[in-house]
Amino acid sequence: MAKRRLNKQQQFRIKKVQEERAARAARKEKKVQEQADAGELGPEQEGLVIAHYGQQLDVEALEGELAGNVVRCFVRANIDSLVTGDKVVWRPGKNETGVIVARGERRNLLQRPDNFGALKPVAANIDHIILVIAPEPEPHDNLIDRYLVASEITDIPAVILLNKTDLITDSNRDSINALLGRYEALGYEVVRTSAAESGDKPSPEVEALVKDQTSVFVGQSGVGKSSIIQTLMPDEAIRVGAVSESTGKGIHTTTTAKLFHLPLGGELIDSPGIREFGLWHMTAQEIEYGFREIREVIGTCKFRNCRHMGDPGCAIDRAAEEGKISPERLKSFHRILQDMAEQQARGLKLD
Ligand SMILES: Nc1nc2c(ncn2[C@@H]2O[C@H](COP(=O)(O)OP(=O)(O)OP(=O)(O)O)[C@@H](O)[C@H]2O)c(=O)[nH]1
Ligand SMILES: [Zn+2]
Repeated sequence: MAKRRLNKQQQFRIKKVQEERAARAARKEKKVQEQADAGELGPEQEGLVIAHYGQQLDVEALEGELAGNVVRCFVRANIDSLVTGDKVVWRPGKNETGVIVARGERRNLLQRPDNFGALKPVAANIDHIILVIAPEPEPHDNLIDRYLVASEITDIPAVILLNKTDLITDSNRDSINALLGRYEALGYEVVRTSAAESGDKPSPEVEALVKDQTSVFVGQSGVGKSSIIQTLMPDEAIRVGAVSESTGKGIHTTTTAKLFHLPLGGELIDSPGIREFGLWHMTAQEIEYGFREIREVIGTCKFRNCRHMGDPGCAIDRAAEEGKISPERLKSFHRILQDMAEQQARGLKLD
């Protein structure tokens, strides 16, 4: 996307808004810090990070008289980065503020690349990644496999959700069944649904999938993620994630991951960025590990420095010949390895 040039006056106004916002945050932080110093903070208690804005976080109180309330919290300096979904210990201050004093153990951590390609943590403690695909736009093995590799590396189980079953016809049925069958054979759970046919309430199969779980939806643009999420949270304007939290005018886009409680039970963590989770640079070792059936034969190639790209004595090729790796997955594996090698070569040239 081309950057829109701002004129001097617009730049000035934006800078001013940012300065005011920073000053306001600093004043609040100072106040709550003073309360902390004076021993005026409330008791330590458990909370859940439901959104993250730079130095400040929204924490939902999980116990005590504040349970269910959301409090804007500051972080004690000695805690490393917190993300949406983190369990924390916090202490309430006055005026609906609080201080986070400790972070709970994380079960897992979802990361995504920032604009410079460095991995940034975005959300924690996720039960499963729901990888949405559809007959339209046509699914690419390659993209599905990249998401699955990311799920394997981060140790967050992935479920494949085929949406738009209403678009299945005689001409695409066989290929879709074959594709889903390949993933089922690998042990991935596959669920089928149609957001279009479920109206404004969730379909029973999606309900069963997300109920009492912490879910993240990912997948290619246009497969129907928003449509499905809409059925789960009809009252929530989730598409409006890109509105500034302080001005409400959408000048400064916030893309923070947010945690939503689903009316039917369970949580959803969503942000525009999360949906692109997994599309980062991966090492050859991560890719090998991320293909379940390939992981099994790693280390058994004839040559220790085998590149698995048709090298003589490659155990992966042998496993494919024996039918233990499907031709589609092998092709996808090679393709991802190659893409990463090219990406790396380009990166090296830039340095
Ligand atoms: N036929 C059919 N169309 C659907 C279904 N679910 C969603 N759509 C349509 O598919 C298009 C894309 O849906 P979205 O929900 O915006 O898809 P998305 O995955 O959120 O896309 P991005 O916001 O670009 O990431 C819209 O025109 C929807 O109306 C379905 O089950 N059947
Ligand atoms: Zn090999």
